[in-house]
Amino acid sequence: MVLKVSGLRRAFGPVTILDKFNLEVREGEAVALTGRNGAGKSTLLRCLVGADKPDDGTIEVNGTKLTESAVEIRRDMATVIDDLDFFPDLSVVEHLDLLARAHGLSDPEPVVDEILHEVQLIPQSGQLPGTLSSGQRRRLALATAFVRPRKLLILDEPEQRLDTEGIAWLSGRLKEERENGLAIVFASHEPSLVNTVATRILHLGAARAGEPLAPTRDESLAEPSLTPEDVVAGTPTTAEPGGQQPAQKTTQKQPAKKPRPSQGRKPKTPNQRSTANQRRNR
Ligand SMILES: Nc1ncnc2c1ncn2[C@@H]1O[C@H](COP(=O)(O)OP(=O)(O)OP(=O)(O)O)[C@@H](O)[C@H]1O
Repeated sequence: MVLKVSGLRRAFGPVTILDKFNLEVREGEAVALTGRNGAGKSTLLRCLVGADKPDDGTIEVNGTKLTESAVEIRRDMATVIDDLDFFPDLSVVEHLDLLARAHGLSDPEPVVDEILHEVQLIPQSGQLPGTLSSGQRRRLALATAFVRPRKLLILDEPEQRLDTEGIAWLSGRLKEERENGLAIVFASHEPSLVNTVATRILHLGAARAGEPLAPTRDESLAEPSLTPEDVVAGTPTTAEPGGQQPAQKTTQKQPAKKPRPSQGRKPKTPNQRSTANQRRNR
């Protein structure tokens, strides 16, 4: 079990957002959190990554209880909760290099160059985050999750500000990560992303002031094959929980089964050369 949440409770004043909330996520499972604005998706994710403190309950990652000092958890958990947390003085490529090195990659450059190519930020690799467009900042935030080892990936509306092509890329990338054994929990309002990536959908419904907490609906999918209409309407599907078998355990990105845009670049493209030059000029 990669993630185990037991009896989680979080209330703000008189409004209970989560109560007696349980969740188990195994390797190779992708759980999509859906529900209306204010349903509690971000609150749950913030608790999972340690950015918010639940009023009650426990969160375990690979058997280790989440505490502020749980280094093992930070090592295993990649997160994209928002895209505002960048060092203003570090360039795009420097951010990714730093993160990869901090997580133990001795030679991060090939990994960093590949993900830069994948998120189409090679032309911007020498820019500071403040000079990126909002969609490019989101792409950088997503790239930070893919340059480091990971067993659990937590994402809050990762589709935000991505263009259509970006959402298609993200859907494919997350599906591939899930098939390679990564456990994923993500909140999304994008049916195509949920449809492609999720093996389970948790439809949250927090209480409004003075109303009882709405039940959480858990829909497990044998194959993530809902139509967008199903996802929006929350149509129940058939499979048992855990029906999706993990292909293999992975802590780092495995070689892709299908060619990615960044593969087969030979020799170095002008864009790659510009990345290398930007590295040299730093
Ligand atoms: N620090 C806080 N203090 C008071 N209320 C809060 C706080 N954080 C969140 N809330 C409330 O908790 C509820 C759940 O918010 P949350 O951000 O988790 O919703 P969400 O499902 O992620 O919504 P959205 O789809 O709009 O992103 C909202 O009513 C919000 O106003």
